[in-house]
Amino acid sequence: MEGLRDCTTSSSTASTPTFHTVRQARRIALNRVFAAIYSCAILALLYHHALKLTHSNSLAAFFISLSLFISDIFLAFMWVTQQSFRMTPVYRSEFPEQLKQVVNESDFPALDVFICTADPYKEPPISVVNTALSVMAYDYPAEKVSVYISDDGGSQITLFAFMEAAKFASHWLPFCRKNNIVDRSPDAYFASNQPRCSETQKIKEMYESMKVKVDNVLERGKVADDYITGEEELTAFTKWTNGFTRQDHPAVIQVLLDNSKDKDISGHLMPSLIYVSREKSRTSPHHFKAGALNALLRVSAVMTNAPMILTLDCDMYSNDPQTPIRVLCYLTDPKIRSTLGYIQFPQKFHGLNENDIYACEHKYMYIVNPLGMDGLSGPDYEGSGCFFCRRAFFGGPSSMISPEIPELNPHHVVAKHIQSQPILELAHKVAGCNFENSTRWGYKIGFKYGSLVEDFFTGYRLKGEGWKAIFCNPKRPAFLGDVPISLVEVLVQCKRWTVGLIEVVFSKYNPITFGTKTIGLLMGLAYAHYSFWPSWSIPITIYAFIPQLALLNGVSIFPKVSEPWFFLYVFLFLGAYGQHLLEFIFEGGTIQRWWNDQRMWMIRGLSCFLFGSLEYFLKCLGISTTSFNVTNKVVDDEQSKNYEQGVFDFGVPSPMLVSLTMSAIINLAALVRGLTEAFMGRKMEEMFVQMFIAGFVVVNSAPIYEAMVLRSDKGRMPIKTTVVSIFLALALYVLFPFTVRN
Ligand SMILES: O=c1ccn([C@@H]2O[C@H](COP(=O)(O)OP(=O)(O)O[C@H]3O[C@H](CO)[C@@H](O)[C@H](O)[C@H]3O)[C@@H](O)[C@H]2O)c(=O)[nH]1
Ligand SMILES: [Mn+2]
Repeated sequence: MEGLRDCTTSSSTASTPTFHTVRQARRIALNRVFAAIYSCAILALLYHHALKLTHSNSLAAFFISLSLFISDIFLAFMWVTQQSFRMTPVYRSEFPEQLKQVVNESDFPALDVFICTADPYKEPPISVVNTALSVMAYDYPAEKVSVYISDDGGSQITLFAFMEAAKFASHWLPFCRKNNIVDRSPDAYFASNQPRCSETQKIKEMYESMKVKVDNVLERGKVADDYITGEEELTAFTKWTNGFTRQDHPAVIQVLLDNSKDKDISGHLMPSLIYVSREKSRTSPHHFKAGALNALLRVSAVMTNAPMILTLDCDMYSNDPQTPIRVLCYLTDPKIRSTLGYIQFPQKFHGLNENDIYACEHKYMYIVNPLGMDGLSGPDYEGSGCFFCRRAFFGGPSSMISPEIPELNPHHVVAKHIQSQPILELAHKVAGCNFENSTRWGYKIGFKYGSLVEDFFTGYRLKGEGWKAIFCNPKRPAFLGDVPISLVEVLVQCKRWTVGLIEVVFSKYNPITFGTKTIGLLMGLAYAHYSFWPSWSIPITIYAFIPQLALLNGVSIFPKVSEPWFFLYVFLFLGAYGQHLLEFIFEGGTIQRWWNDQRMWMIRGLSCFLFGSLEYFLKCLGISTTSFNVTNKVVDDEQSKNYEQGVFDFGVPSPMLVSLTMSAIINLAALVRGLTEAFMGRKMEEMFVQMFIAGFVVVNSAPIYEAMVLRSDKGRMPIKTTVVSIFLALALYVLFPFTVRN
């Protein structure tokens, strides 16, 4: 069955009907015309800057003009790279129902699912269990599905939770099948369905009792003896000896369900469920999530070696049991499958508040931009909700790289049983922390090392090797995940992304130098747009302080309202914001969400982009180290109340809040000063642009003023942050006149 090993079904031949269609977006022509006009406007602006620079009559004026020029160069660069997404966006549809009529179930390729978790106290095991159950309950032949849990937390609590999950699955899977349930994550199902019959009531009670047990164990921090029922379970926990810590421990691999023999209560086979905690040692690097995924790639190769792999974050449960069949609509297509590396579903989230105050939906990053890349050679890899062909991890489509042992080869057929001694032994060996030493894992094979955004980097490198990808965005979201619900948490997550992206910029794979050459100009620019994301901080920070400090000192730095150059600024501003608004609404957004999205863009520019860049440079100097701080998925009651009501949570002191608050203060002061002068009768024609910018920032900063002055709850601005920011803002104000005068 060579076809099956290549991630395709054996019945698909050249004459197979296709089960998907694609159409180009109607706005393409308009996008292109607008891009041409806007480019001319940008050139005019740069010319205007050049004039100003050459005509500046003092050093201070020169430096102000220079800073605005630099800002606009960065804005222009980001604008140009963004056009790559606007040149050929496409929309796809799939027809899984038709596929099921044509392709035999027995011809479906096998599927290995990888779920990563890293810390039971930040990622509640019960929610990881929900994710696993939701995919185990896929409408897909159970004997072809294996679910691997990677536990980087090395926690017996997580293992215990999955032992319980395995038992509960034997009730849950037939329950879903029999009642044709669509929400196959128990939490999601019980949140939206009240039990109306005794069967549902019973299964709900069973779920609740499992949840209580798991939460109990979590609270106690260890598995009490009375919770361990069988001999096999007891043996599994003996691995947690006294010397066992999360940074230092042997590999633990436990087969909890085996799809060749374990049956549910109705007699159907169940998918395999395998717990894997790779070996860790303080002396060898473990490469965070990429390392975890590579360990799973190897362990799964040894045990099941399915040609199709789904990667999921622990909080991303399946929201549609038909998803793998939808994926087959592409994988069975002989026209595309030879170079198809992966199929990405957008990251979508449950529990966003109505107006998505922290813009965690990331509509551009997760939907608008991937649609644009899909018209080129495919979306980036988003880290979760992505189906890979296993073969893609072993070199380009026409240049296969063989792994060091034949059992890891994507074409290798596993002949032995997953619980047999030789298989388990080999699985432990390939999960060892020294296995990768002097191999090509992480560089040529598997998920790629070298960036904290291993997802972005891996997808990008696969493209460079010649793989293509598809963006699959069905109406009913295929997966739903959690979002962070406090501002600092959001900023910390984004700071990690910033560091990861800058790592890509300064690597030899820089998308401008390496990317445009290997994957084409537009794809290279698209990847550049992502990886240069942190550079937004340069123009945003300059625009947040320089015009306002100049206004406070009565210095005009933009064209007067009556000058023609003023209209250029109006056009550039309205053009960029207007197009952003239209695209946002067009992809199903609301005006309020758009407003919050642009506000978060400014906030990120002043905080995480800035501090992430700083962290990266400190790391280069060897002053600090960076690591993957897992996003907290545990919800505090007051926090979630604030979040639901759309109230910002500043809560924890962080330097990132200081720069933000400083900008809010300076802008307010500048606006007040400007307005006062206007009321006193001074003509403000030459100050209008500065006053407008200050006013715009002030309106955007409303939640900050409120949190500083009016609130007394836990989510208010920490007093320390307020005091330090006021002090620093004053210092900036006092120092600035010197630079202006000199
Ligand atoms: O050492 C680690 C660190 C993290 N993880 C797992 O990685 C996933 C993502 O971590 P999370 O803290 O949720 O990060 P996010 O910023 O929310 O994740 C986004 O960004 C990451 C890259 O920074 C990608 O890996 C994710 O897929 C993408 O959803 C989680 O399942 C973690 O358990 C590990 O397995 N090992
Ligand atoms: Mn996450």
